[in-house]
Amino acid sequence: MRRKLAAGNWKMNGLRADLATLHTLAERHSAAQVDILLCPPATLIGACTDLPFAIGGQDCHPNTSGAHTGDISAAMLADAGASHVITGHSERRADHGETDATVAAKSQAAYDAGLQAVICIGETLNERETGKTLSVIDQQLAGSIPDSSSAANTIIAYEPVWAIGTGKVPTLDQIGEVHAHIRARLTARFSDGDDMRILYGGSVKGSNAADIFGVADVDGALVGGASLKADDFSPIISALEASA
Ligand SMILES: O=C[C@H](O)COP(=O)(O)O
Repeated sequence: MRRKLAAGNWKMNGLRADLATLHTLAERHSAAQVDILLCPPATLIGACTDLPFAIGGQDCHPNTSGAHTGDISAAMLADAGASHVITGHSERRADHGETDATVAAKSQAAYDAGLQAVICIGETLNERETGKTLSVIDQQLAGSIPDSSSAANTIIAYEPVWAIGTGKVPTLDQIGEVHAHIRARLTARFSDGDDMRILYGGSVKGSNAADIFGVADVDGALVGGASLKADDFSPIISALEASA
């Protein structure tokens, strides 16, 4: 049985004053019947460890240490109190030229540091419109997910690039098609692939969360903008609980 997961990715947002949001969420959802993961900017990880949620980083370097100014290793995230790290987010792939091989190396670094990796995949609008969605997903799954992955250390996040921060959401049939495809690939490759959680991400809101969570093989959401305010994230968590 896969436990549902509501994950919030704050991206490059959040100052110490914004931690009040997380304390409000903690008051409302400390006894949640689903897992909750929050990925604040690295500067706030240490200030989040007293919260009743899992805490994650948003990226890590593939190496354990060294001359990489401005980068953060997986071991540093773990040392700061994180249990998870997002790898391969499309914003990292686009802004920093991260390839599937880079994402796989970062995910392996996460495992080696004892972190769970939330590995992101998803097609661009052009790829969707030219009928390449499933082949792009296949390529990203094959290239971004290390052979050492398991349900214990890996969560997949399907995030259509064109749905991120745009208010555009695939149809429920489109989400279901891709999640079923990912599930089939995971079960074919990993002995516990049926236990790996697959999150949907891209313009999830309180108003569409219940419908999305009703789709087969959607085990939760990776939420960006709507995770920044308690009043926006809270209904998503509640919808996930209702679907569990
Ligand atoms: O990591 C989160 C995703 O990029 C989704 O972001 P969004 O909910 O703002 O569309």
